[in-house]
Amino acid sequence: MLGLDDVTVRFGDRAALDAVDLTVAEHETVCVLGPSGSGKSTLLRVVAGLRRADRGRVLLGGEDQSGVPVHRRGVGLMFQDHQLFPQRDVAGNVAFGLRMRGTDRAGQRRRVAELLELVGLPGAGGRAVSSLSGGEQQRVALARALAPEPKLLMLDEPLGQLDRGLRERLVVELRALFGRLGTTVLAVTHDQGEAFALADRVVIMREGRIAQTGAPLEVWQRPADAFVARFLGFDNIVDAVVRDGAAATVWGRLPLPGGLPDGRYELLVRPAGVRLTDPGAGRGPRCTVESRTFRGTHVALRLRPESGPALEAETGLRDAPEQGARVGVEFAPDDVVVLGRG
Ligand SMILES: Nc1ncnc2c1ncn2[C@@H]1O[C@H](COP(=O)(O)OP(=O)(O)OP(=O)(O)O)[C@@H](O)[C@H]1O
Repeated sequence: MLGLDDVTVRFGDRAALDAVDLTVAEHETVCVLGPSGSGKSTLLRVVAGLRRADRGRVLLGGEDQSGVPVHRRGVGLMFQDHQLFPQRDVAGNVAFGLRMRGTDRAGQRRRVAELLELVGLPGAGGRAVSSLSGGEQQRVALARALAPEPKLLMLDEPLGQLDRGLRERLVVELRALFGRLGTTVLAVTHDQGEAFALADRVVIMREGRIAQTGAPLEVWQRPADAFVARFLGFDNIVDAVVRDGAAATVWGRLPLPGGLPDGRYELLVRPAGVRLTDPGAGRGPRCTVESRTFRGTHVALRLRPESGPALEAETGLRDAPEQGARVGVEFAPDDVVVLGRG
């Protein structure tokens, strides 16, 4: 459906996109994630035709889009600055793309009602855009982008301003809707949870390049490098010297999944793999509980080991030790991930 082939976009001497190759298959939902300034919006703009590539090609349905203007690309856009038409009411905004396509009035009315229901604004068709909250405007913009059933829908922070409950509900509904409509979606979001819930595949960007792409679970379980791991919120990253299947680190010896040749590596220990024991009992370092944070389904602990940097651990709600408590730790081999050669 969509292909980017060696696409570079420069601003001055800085590349906002640096030789990016990416394909999005028909019916696939791909979410692009990355820190601020990593090139996510530029990627969308170049696909939409709002920005010219300095090098490389954008292909839609196999066709080179150089010189094809925005409105001829057959893509639906919903951008952060979701400019609604202020002089039209909500229904007028949502119906915009349908009018352009020549859908009759009854068809427009039906579709508008359906979409407003979907985005949680049933019956709001007659309201003035200026009377809506920021979040409501965003939902209208989403309905407007969906209305003409574009072959590729591009979303830039689609749920950015909405409160959490609504976002979580919409993510589930959107995923179902995209599946039903067979829409191909390229979305940019800051919100990891949203990306992982919505996407068939996530793309993680770093300084104009793709740092990793893969199914959400795959990326979550196997971050490609320390950058991706830290971006996903993992902090237990440590240098290791591996010899005969055992890894020597500042936290003592870490067990390994097995089969790793001798050498220097960077390892990640997922917090779930840092198991608490009685002080002195675990094979890992003895630690003091520096802080504990309630996270709904578990408690996140920050441990201060006798040597080395802080360690993050997770425990069940009932087993969480008090701040200041002394604990021992054990590392679970299944939660040790090799990030690369150190
Ligand atoms: N019109 C512009 N002129 C100059 N530099 C630009 C322009 N647009 C983007 N940039 C630069 O290109 C880089 C990538 O920007 P881009 O907006 O694509 O990042 P982003 O990942 O979408 O960031 P954010 O998450 O903050 O929206 C940044 O360094 C940005 O400052």
